[in-house]
Amino acid sequence: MIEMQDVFMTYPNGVVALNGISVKIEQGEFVYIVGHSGAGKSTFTKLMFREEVPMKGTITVNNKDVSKLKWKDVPYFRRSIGVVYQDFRLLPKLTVYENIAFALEVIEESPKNIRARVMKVLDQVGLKNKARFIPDELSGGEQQRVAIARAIVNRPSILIADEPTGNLDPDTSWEIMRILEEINASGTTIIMATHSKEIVDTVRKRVIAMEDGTIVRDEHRGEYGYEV
Ligand SMILES: Nc1ncnc2c1ncn2[C@@H]1O[C@H](COP(=O)(O)OP(=O)(O)OP(=O)(O)O)[C@@H](O)[C@H]1O
Repeated sequence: MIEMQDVFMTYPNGVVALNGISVKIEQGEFVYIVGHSGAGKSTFTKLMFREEVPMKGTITVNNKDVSKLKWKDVPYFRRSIGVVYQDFRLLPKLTVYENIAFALEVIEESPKNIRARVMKVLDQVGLKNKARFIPDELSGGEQQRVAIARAIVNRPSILIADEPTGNLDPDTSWEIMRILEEINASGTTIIMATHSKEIVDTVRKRVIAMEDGTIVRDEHRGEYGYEV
């Protein structure tokens, strides 16, 4: 579960990105975060995996007070949260297999377990046959599928996707949505910031709308609600 109470976040340059956020997201939910550029969507998600720390307020993720985590405990905490970005962020010189295995090697898995787990997530995203490719040899949609595989290989309870379809054409975007829905069906919470009215209005889920650093709407099976 994720819970925020009265969260305020100001960047060092004085920009107030979040202006009093309170919200509760239960385990297994699928939540879209929508709103205009600069509304605070990315900042909202960054607080959940301790990429940023709030000035004020409390953030509890899986019963841990995230702001109070010691630095040495942050890497362990982050294993419970997978993150996917619009621009994929794969390591360009490593193969698909290595990009995913890297996330596991960090936690000292045995080579046999690494192989089994990497191949399992590659199968989940339909890319078993591309294990030896490097990112440049893949389409954008395939690169995003690798990024998703990497994000879920540690079996996180939460997957944060910050505009995961922002760089993809409509057909490829639907493929990514199908994969995210499958991951959600297995119990993983999905938090997806998006500008896609088409996706939000078609694949109906909870919608949290943000404006100027506050939540202005929170609806189950909601609509995108903005003109595009
Ligand atoms: N690292 C930073 N330093 C200073 N200001 C920042 C930083 N990151 C974001 N901001 C500012 O904080 C506000 C919220 O930004 P944020 O990235 O959370 O919005 P967003 O809703 O995700 O926007 P977009 O849809 O364009 O990704 C904006 O005014 C932005 O300029």
